[in-house]
Amino acid sequence: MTTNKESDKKKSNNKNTKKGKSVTSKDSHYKEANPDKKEGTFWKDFGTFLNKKVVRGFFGIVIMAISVFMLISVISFFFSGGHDQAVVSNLSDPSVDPTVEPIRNVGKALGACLSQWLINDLFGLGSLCLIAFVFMAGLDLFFLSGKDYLIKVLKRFAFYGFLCLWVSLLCGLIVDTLEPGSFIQWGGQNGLYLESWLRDRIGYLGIFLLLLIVLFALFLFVSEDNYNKLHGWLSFASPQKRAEMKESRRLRKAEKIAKKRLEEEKAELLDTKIDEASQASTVVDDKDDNLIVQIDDEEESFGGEPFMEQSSQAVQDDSSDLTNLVSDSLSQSHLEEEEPTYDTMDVKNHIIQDSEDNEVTQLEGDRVKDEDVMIEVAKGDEVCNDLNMEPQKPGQWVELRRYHLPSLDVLGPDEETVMEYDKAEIDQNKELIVSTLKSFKMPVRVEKVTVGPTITLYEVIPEAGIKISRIRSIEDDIAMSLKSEGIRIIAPMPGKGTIGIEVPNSQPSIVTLRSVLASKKYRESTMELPVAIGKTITNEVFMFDLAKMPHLLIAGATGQGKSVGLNAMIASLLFKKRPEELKFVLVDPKMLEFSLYEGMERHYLAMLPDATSPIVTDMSQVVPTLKSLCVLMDERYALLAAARVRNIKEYNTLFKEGKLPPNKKHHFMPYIVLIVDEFADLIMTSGKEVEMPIARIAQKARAAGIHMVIATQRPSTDIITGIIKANFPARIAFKVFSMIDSRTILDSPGANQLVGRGDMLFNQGKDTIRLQCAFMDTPENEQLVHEIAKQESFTSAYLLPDPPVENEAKDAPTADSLDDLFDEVARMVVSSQVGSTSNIQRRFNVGYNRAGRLMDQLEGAGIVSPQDGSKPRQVLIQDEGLLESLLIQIHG
Ligand SMILES: Nc1ncnc2c1ncn2[C@@H]1O[C@H](COP(=O)(O)OP(=O)(O)OP(=O)(O)O)[C@@H](O)[C@H]1O
Repeated sequence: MTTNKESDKKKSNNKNTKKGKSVTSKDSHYKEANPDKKEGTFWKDFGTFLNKKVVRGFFGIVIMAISVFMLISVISFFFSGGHDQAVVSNLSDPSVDPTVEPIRNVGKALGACLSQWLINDLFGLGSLCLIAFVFMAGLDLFFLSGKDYLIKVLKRFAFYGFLCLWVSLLCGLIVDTLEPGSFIQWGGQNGLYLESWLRDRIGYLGIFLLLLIVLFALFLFVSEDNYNKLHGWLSFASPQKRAEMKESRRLRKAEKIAKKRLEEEKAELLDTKIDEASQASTVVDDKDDNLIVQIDDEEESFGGEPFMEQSSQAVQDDSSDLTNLVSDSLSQSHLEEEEPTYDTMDVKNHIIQDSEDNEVTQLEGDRVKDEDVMIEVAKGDEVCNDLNMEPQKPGQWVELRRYHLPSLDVLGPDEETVMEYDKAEIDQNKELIVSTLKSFKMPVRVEKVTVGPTITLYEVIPEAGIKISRIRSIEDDIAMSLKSEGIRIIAPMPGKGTIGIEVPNSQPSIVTLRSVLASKKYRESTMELPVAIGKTITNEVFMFDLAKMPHLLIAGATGQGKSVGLNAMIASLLFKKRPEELKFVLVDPKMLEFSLYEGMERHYLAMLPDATSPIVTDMSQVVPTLKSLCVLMDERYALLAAARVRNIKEYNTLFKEGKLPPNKKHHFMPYIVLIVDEFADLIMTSGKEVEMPIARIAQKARAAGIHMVIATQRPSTDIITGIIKANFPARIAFKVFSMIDSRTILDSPGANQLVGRGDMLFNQGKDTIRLQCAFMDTPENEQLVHEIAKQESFTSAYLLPDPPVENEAKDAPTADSLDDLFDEVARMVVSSQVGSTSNIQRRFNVGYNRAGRLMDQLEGAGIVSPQDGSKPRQVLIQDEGLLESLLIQIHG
């Protein structure tokens, strides 16, 4: 764009010049009638002439040459000045013949006079600063033009002028006082004068202090960096300042490393390209009989620029040419990388847009260096003011007619959670993101900033040609420069032409469950099993229908918010679903997490008929419970088939409409939600035994309205096995501590970069969404259960069908059916008192199936107890004599 503008400018300049010419040549009358115009045109032309590169270059070199002459003369003056002085001071005297007494200065008469004037008459050694100024002015003229040059020269003049006076005064004060008779006046006439003038007024101490102050001012003047350093030194007590300085040092270091890396990449690429180019060459020769090498068109790019664009053209077969071409292309791409080409704007204001009322507030005087950035503070979803849940029309299916859904009031007062954000923090993060990416040669522009409850999303647009994968690869570096843990890069943002960088807020707001459940989105939802789990990073309520999932797997390290998440899920179902519509089967190996739900046993809990507690805490009850759910599932399938419907929703609709006669065993089917708080414990105690019914329910139970939510702290592959993963398409990951764990749960990294306390990722096969889980504290939870418990209830918990009796005694084996090894195995088991299949396998060198069969026969003969979960079987016969008589009995 800059280039375009420049060319436009040039065009317009050219036009103007052409126009000027045509006026002067064609219209002489006009020329004479407007002498002022003529003069103006002359100066304009003269200015244009002087501004020409060549002219500037020429004068620049002339000025530099003059300064070099002055310097050499002055140096020569220090050695020959004493001798030349007499000649120089009498040059105007015609009786003095300079050929008789030749001038020794290298610059001869001119050099001697000039140095005499510069050193002795003007500023002594300080005049060296003037010479330096002249040289620099020449150098600047070589490189700069117009206004830039003028500003630079003025700045230099101020600096060298002060430095000259300073040196002159110092020399006048020290050297001239110490060495009064020398032919050199080290401070020059002016230095001496200045020194005596100041001495009369402020004394030596004053002069000394003045010298210090001027030196200090000059030091600050040299560069802004010095000022920053000084600022840093002076504000050393401020930790923020120290951190900033440290950060800028770190960035400079990172930049150096990046440069080095880039050099290496460049060298590597250069080698590869040369190889590729020489391989890809084909000989194409036509008219001139010259050997021409045609290089294949390549789409590959380096640093985002189409690499070897020109190389698709035919070039002479000369390897050095090839090398040159490649390096040109590389340096070109690097040059372009270094200089961002997007427009920079002069003075811009931050715009803060309130997304709810669309008011745009401009913060005056708050200038952003290089772009307008929209900061959006999302206010979230519309809220329903009526806290009471909609009264249900009690149909025939409603049994608890006086039961009403709990009001949101049980969740405690809603603190008005106006999201606050720290603009300084946002500005700082923005700058750091831009500078870090720039230090890796990836210039970007921050397009938009969206402030969410716990995360702020910075959307950036990279410079054309930057590979997105490169930005993704420096996630850790960005995290380091922002000194923040949970940085996540979404590249590209789905549906947008930007790259998202999620940065946790230093002061996150808590997303209360009440604020989520009070939203219109939740209140008006018609989902079968609505779960409002939390809010997105743009502060929108995030909901899903558990009935459609149909099962959910949750993982996260300890203390990262799993239990809070499960409670939020249960609560959002309880506020929407009546006891007739929903039952929970709660499995709680930790024994504490779900105990508070015991109060709603007769409303919402389901249990085995002979269970002692409505919450399954005894692991030996888990397998029977799961098997019972399988039986229930089969029963429901039979009812669905009888009603000729495909799923529970259609079935219940028919039932509500009275189209399914209750006397044919039809009844209203509540949804069953099985929640397991620590799945790892289950797998450890029951192994494959739990995996199988879980897999069976997962595969089939959706139509029957049975859904599972299983949570674990240990998302390792031996807990979340292939079977489990395949049957749980919806996953939630709270923070985990390793990328492997994140991959196990989500099939991608990311969960290891979360910040904890309810920060989570939700994945349902497609995109992964970052959410902040809703929070409900224990008193609120207790209040909710109390509100339910005090209402009309069923007479008992919902009773699940009896599980099939699996461990019924095996038939006593007959002598014919016994394995040949039976007697020996029985003796070994009784003598060792270990009833284990693997032990039999090892001792008798038999396969697993045969050992299993032998164990069944031992069980059938009453020698070992039936299997009890993963526990080893008990050996029921302790006495070997008793065993012998049993064996005799069996063999008849
Ligand atoms: N959504 C949230 N918002 C704010 N704080 C939260 C949130 N979730 C969890 N926390 C904080 O983290 C603490 C631990 O949460 P929680 O008990 O749910 O962890 P957990 O993952 O279940 O741990 P464990 O597996 O050891 O039981 C909570 O007591 C609370 O202080």
